[in-house]
Amino acid sequence: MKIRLKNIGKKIKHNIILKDINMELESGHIYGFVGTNGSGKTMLMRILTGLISFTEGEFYVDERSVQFGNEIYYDMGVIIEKPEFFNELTGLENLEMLAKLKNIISREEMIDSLNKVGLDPYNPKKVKEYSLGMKQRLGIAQAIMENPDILILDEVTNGLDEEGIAMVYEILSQEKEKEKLIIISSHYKQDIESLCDRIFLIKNQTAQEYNQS
Ligand SMILES: Nc1ncnc2c1ncn2[C@@H]1O[C@H](COP(=O)(O)OP(=O)(O)OP(=O)(O)O)[C@@H](O)[C@H]1O
Repeated sequence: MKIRLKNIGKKIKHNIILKDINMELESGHIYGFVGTNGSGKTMLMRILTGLISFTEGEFYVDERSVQFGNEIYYDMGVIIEKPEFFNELTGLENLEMLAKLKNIISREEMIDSLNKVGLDPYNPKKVKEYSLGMKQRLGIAQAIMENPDILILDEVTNGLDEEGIAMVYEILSQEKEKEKLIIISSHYKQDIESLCDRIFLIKNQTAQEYNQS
């Protein structure tokens, strides 16, 4: 799968939030968006999910031109900003609730994805008692459990300790091997650079490929 953005822009009222975004993103790669607070990383990710409209430019999935509102662009697993859960339920119960929307995976697959992110599937704790890092792990379990083609993970290392960051690296490397298209963001280039095939710096409302030299 290939996503191509051509001069994509986003205006809200008269404010230019993003402009002239040009990029090509392909399966089997990990792409990183890096930028300071308010630079537009999350907005660009929302546009890529198809959950908000773009106001300028062209958006292609493979060679198909897509228009906001007409269709779901692709099969995806998403964390935008911080993952939201049902606080009164356990981790596994949360996954069971979310899985009901599509009803395409078994309880065993949910248990597998919790094990993958290092959470005990049978932990009786409710999510309201989870640490930030545990919630982030549960968010990743939710994003990967249905084996989507694309992962869009905003600030994926946020709240994770060293072990947690190593877990993210390992899981995303495995997903990349499975030919997934993966997009992650971070405030800090150093948090994600060794994981990413390409990094875009989001600055001055636009995206520039980060030059290694
Ligand atoms: N609904 C909205 N109306 C107007 N402006 C908005 C709206 N949502 C976001 N913005 C603006 O768009 C810009 C980009 O926001 P965005 O959340 O994408 O930044 P970010 O790079 O993800 O930042 P952070 O790292 O702080 O999460 C900001 O200047 C923000 O103020």
